[in-house]
Amino acid sequence: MGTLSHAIAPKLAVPCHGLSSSKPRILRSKSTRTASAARSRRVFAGIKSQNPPIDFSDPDWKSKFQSDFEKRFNIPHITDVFEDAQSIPSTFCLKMRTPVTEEFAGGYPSDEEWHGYINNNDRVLLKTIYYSSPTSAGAECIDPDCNWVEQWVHRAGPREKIYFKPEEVKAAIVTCGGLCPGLNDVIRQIVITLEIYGVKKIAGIPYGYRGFSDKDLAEMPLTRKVVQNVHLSGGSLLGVSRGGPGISAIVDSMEVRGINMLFVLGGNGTHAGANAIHDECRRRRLKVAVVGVPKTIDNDILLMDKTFGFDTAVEEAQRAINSAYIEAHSAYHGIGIVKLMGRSSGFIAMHASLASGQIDICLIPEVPFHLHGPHGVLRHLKYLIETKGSAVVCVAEGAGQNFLQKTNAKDASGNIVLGDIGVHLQQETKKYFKEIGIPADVKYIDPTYMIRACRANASDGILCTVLGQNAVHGAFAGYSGITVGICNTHYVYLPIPEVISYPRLVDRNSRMWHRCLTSTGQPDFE
Ligand SMILES: Nc1ncnc2c1ncn2[C@@H]1O[C@H](COP(=O)(O)OP(=O)(O)O)[C@@H](O)[C@H]1O
Ligand SMILES: O=P(O)(O)OC[C@H]1O[C@](O)(COP(=O)(O)O)[C@@H](O)[C@@H]1O
Ligand SMILES: [Mg+2]
Repeated sequence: MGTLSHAIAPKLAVPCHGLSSSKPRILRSKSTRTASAARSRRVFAGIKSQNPPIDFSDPDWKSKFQSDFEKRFNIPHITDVFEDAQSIPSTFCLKMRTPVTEEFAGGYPSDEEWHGYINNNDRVLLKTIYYSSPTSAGAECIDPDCNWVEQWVHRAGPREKIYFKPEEVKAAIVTCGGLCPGLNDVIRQIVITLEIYGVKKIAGIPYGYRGFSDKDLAEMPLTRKVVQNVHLSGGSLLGVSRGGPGISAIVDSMEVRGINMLFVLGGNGTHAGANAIHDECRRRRLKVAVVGVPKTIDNDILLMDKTFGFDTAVEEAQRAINSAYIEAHSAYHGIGIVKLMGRSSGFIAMHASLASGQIDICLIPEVPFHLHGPHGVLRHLKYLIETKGSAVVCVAEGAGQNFLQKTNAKDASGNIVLGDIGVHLQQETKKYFKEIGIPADVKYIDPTYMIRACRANASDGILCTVLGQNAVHGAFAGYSGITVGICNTHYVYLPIPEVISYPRLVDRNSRMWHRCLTSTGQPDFE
């Protein structure tokens, strides 16, 4: 087992391949995690930042950690508030018959021997790697010795008992934030699954949370027939928006409409809203299930393998990168710059760079860089032009914001409006090559909205299908204030606060970022 001394070993004067010295990731309190944002090269800060602090000299620290973890990842249930809520046998049966046949005219039989239900006590292992030392690449440690601690989360899927009678359900679906490939696929699966449970009243709320308050926006009745082919195009059948009414107004509107199941598709902001709606429903003692489906092209939701739309975005980004490559490669001293989405997380840029194999420099928000100077990006571009004759740069939109003027402008949801790092990079590159008297043909591509508007690819289509179905199973099982996700290829329910406490970031010490650096061959630009 490693010790603390491993972690505080001094950094090499010239780190190999531009990688920072290996350091363990100790689970930190929210404030510390946010502040660090995994960006700095801090030396291991020790364990005092744990909240509440863990006393590792206590022989029972591990079981205490685990019981605390179990509490944190407990998923809120309707019986927490309505203790005498009665369950009924599920109306979701996997051995279906055509309902019109006479013997099943009154519904499906409930005495089938096998139903394929999930047991409420089924769990999925959240972390699957045993790091034998805190210095192992990408190690996530709880204690300085990086002991193995099992962390289990709730398995998603249909339950044998349900807490809503389908005929009493009015379900609503809302899509918030920016677009993302797969929104229509998720809407479609939610509707189809609700109908299989026997729900007749399903409403689409138009244009995000705004649709709850704007009197001019009528809810859209949804049926299997309406959604049958919606997944064949991108966007959202219901429309999206940022900003909108406050939580109290949303819950007022839900009460007026009689909504008792709400499916919320959106990112960090949307989920913060969904959790607040769940809390408000509990405060008002409303028997409502609020279930989120994480939608973020940026892939910045914690704990999940990936969010839907991300794969499609990476695939689509290849087209832009390939165009930039062709342009750069065909020009005399050509330089292609592609800006990809990623407000605070560089996952799309990193994965697209890895997938394309055509990127020489990948710049992400999590890894600071210099533009100028002997170790800057521009000096490396000069080297690439001299040695290869062309170069392609992939930059995430949130990278290098320190080079741009801050406007303090915010969008309707309160997100900071970023400066355009792609344009800045293009201008600085042109200026630099002019100054050093070397011709350079710089081309800039920003494919953001072309990527976001795509329909989901096959892999995302499957992910959306499973997430949509599981969202409905979760609601019928009586859970609320939860979201659905994929962890280590298994589907899980997670309490909303745990996945949005801060945006998920690329770990610069992870194997994936190291692989990206190996692939691009770029040096350390700090
Ligand atoms: N902290 C919050 N609490 C409640 N609602 C929020 C919060 N942050 C954002 N929202 C709402 O969630 C919706 C989507 O947020 P936004 O940040 O634009 O997209 P995303 O959900 O993709 O992060 C908006 O209608 C916004 O008003
Ligand atoms: O132009 P818009 O609609 O504000 O969207 C821009 C933002 O949308 C995103 O693609 C995704 O953002 P959300 O997850 O908040 O929808 C970001 O990468 C980008 O900053
Ligand atoms: Mg957001």
